[in-house]
Amino acid sequence: MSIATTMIIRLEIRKSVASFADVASGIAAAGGDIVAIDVIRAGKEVTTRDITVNVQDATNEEIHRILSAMDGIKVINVSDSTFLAHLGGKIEIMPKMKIKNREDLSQVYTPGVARVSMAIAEDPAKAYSLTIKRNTVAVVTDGTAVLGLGDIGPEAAMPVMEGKAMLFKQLAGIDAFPLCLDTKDSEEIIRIVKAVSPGFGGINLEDISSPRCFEIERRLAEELDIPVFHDDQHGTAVVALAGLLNALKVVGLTLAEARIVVVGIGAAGVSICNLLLAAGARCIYAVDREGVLVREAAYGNPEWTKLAARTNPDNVQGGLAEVMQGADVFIGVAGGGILNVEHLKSMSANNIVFAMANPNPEIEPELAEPHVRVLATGRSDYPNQINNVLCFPGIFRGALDCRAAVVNLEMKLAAAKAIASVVLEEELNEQYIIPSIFNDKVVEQVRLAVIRAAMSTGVARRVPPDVAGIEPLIKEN
Ligand SMILES: NC(=O)c1ccc[n+]([C@@H]2O[C@H](COP(=O)([O-])OP(=O)(O)OC[C@H]3O[C@@H](n4cnc5c(N)ncnc54)[C@H](O)[C@@H]3O)[C@@H](O)[C@H]2O)c1
Ligand SMILES: O=C(O)C[C@H](O)C(=O)O
Ligand SMILES: [Mg+2]
Repeated sequence: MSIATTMIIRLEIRKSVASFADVASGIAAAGGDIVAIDVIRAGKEVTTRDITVNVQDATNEEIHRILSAMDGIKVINVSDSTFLAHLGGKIEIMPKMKIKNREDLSQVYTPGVARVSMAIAEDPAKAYSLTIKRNTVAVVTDGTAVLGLGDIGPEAAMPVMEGKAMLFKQLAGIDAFPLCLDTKDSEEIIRIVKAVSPGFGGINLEDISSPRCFEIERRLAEELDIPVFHDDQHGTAVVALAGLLNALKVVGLTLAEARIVVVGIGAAGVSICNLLLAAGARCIYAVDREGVLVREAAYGNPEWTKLAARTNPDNVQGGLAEVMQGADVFIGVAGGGILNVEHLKSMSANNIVFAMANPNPEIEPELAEPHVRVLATGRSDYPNQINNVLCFPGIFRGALDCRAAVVNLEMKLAAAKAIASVVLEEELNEQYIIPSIFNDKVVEQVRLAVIRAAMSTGVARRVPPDVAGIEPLIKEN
């Protein structure tokens, strides 16, 4: 499965030997689509141009090869716009005021700052009003399960975590900071996160492999008094449930009736199964590498043992092929390419397929489309993007605003219903089961639903002024 990108190719064209038409046909032959041409230098003999080319596959080397082999053409440089967008990183820290004179200096720095520090020393809760704590989230990873790329290490995880921080800020106004840890030791991760927690209002765990992620999150949630939320578990589960509630309406089934296959019982898969069960699903088949979870087996992973007792009601034995027979819903959070057309053909006629692995879905959307009624992926370049970015900004906005101590089940269910309800009944169709991340109702409605659920379950420590006395905006699904 390819990832499209835009290349900028700087060329010298010797006019007596080659023409731009030669260049254009060479690029087209190699699968490139020219979208812009800029003349950098127009000499009598030689012109230098920047040619912006869209390619469907970022690993395309054919264009470079064809152009380099042409007489009269010299390739000066090829840059990839995705890499250019990452030069020097994607985020920065900006002060809220400029220090213009001594008076400013003595307020924000010594000696004035000392008074503020002493006020917090006397009452640590003042950190919420006098520091960045109330609006700052740590995005913590050890780089062990980055997207579906696996254990690629903390440095390589940085671009993903910077991307999450950008989304936190742009979508929810939250200042998020990546903490990529050079340790895989669960106890050490717990210790480090606890030690840095005073400066943060919440902890977003990201891309930490399973089963370690379950214990790390459980311990941190127990031992800290700020919300700790493993995005790959719960953000993914919330958005998958939101998409499924709407997709089921399109095909005319209820959650309780649907036969649901979840593949990849890691961080995302475990949480998806648990949330779907909490929302009323009755027939889930949880499949990992060794096949479907079954009641009689003993599993080293306690999450699997708990799930095995609550899933696979007719105790089907086998693997993906067996459980896909007659299934209504497939949810993939395993890895690219594990699903084939035969699997899809064996599903029920009104089937729903969420191929959510990133960056490569469980099946190429073009292959799946003819055999699927409702199709969604985790990517932004296809319709129905089921991605946890629809959840984490709004759920943290809500949790921070009501100073929730935790993110509990009720808050997650409320967030899922809020996301689903952004798509109005009259808009709902196979191609539109989930709102776009650019729909500005998403964060606001998730925030409100989460605050109300936190208040009604007693975990909110503050009532935001705009919420007091307002009726819930979202309808019950
Ligand atoms: N769309 C989204 O919002 C979203 C969110 C989270 C994760 N994901 C994607 O889901 C995938 C899993 O993420 P995770 O954080 O849960 O990782 P993880 O490492 O915790 O879990 C992956 C699980 O999939 C299983 N698996 C791998 N190949 C398999 C196969 N061929 N058959 C059955 N099971 C298989 C592994 O054994 C493991 O249990 C990744 O590709 C990730 O990008 C997508
Ligand atoms: O990062 C994403 O796009 C979603 C998710 O967190 C993932 O790990 O794939
Ligand atoms: Mg992730």
